[in-house]
Amino acid sequence: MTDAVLSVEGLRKYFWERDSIVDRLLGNDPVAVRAVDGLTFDVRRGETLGLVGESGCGKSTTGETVLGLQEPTEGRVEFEGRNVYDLSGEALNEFHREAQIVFQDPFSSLDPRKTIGKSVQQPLDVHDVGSKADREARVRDLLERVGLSGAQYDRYPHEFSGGQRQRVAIARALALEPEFVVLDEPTSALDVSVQAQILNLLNDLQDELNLTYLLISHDLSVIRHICDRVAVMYLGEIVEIGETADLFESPRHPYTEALLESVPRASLAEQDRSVDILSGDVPSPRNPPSGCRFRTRCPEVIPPDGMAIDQAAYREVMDLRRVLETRSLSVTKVWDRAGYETPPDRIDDDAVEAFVEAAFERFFDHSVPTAQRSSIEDALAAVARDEWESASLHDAFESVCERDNPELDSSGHRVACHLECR
Ligand SMILES: Nc1ncnc2c1ncn2[C@@H]1O[C@H](COP(=O)(O)OP(=O)(O)OP(=O)(O)O)[C@@H](O)[C@H]1O
Repeated sequence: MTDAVLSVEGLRKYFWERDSIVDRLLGNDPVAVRAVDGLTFDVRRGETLGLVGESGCGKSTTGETVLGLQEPTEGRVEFEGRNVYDLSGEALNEFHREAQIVFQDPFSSLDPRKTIGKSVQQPLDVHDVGSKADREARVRDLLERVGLSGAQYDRYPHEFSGGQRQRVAIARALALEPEFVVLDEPTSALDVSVQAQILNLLNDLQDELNLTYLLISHDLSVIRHICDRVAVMYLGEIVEIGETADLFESPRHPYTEALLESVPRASLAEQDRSVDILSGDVPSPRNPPSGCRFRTRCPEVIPPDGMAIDQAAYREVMDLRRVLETRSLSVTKVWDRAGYETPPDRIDDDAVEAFVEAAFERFFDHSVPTAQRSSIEDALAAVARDEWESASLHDAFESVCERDNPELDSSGHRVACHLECR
């Protein structure tokens, strides 16, 4: 069994939003923003676990909720075997000493009116550690450890560069000798030339002080540089987790593959690849897709059993389905393309045929097998006759990816994808 410093189980964090004054007046129910939606993972003693994903997928909320800086909606977080959300009094104080965070922006995380020595010392003052002289000596030592000088104790933040300020923020996070540190995009606000220095410093401090890190980053090169394991997040869920080398060399989830493909390549040959990466917008966490949340952008959605349709054509069917289900097909434009006034006075068989053909051409560049083509034509004909309730393609084309939300499978390098369970 692995030795976990932090064990997260079924963690959810929803923010409740009531959109407008009108919503309030009408008494509309608040809408849940499902920022973190059922995470289960461990952070093992002495490791750096990376949390990676596109902006808005819930990384920072995860980091803040495991530290108790945000109240969880549901779930457990055990630190050294005790549920963090049950702690109070001295036990809670101890957790606050043992678990710290370094934020992205060293410009706003330091008080401009305080000397850097006082900023680093503040947690020691709050927790009443040692005598005043002890505290000051400890701060000078910390400044040296993070590559600054004890003599800089009385200097102010504005006298330092971004990289130096991040060193100060790291010294402050380490002041209480924590065991576990959340690093939330610790190098994103820094010049590229300084990023590697800060990452190396974090690596060295981890070895010297036996620290365990949860590193949050959207930058795969940072993750690859420093993490032992990586968890990939998409819309509030972990879709893949594994050893860094395994995950980078053999990604198993189509989202991870797409993320890795989206990293700019150094070699010209590789820059020429024409890969359609991460097309489409990230859906809203207020209304995430049913089933697998990545399915609306996934290049490998699974067609119904026994349907021999290629992926590009199936993706086009899914796009048409969405338009029909939301009744957002621009009927006027289709009639126009079909050469009719909008809408025509008399919708006879010829008009319907022309509408179906025009709509089909608009939605499909790829060849659709005959059987499926005929269900699509029936649905489009229903739209031409304004019989939207008969225009659903749901039953004919429903994918397992929209029906069931895949769970992470059970062993080492884990993935949540229906393709992997087949
Ligand atoms: N206080 C809040 N109230 C409402 N929604 C919030 C709040 N904080 C975060 N969110 C929403 O929760 C989702 C996750 O946000 P979060 O900041 O955790 O993502 P992230 O992956 O860290 O993104 P980024 O890299 O851009 O910081 C987003 O849709 C965000 O808009």
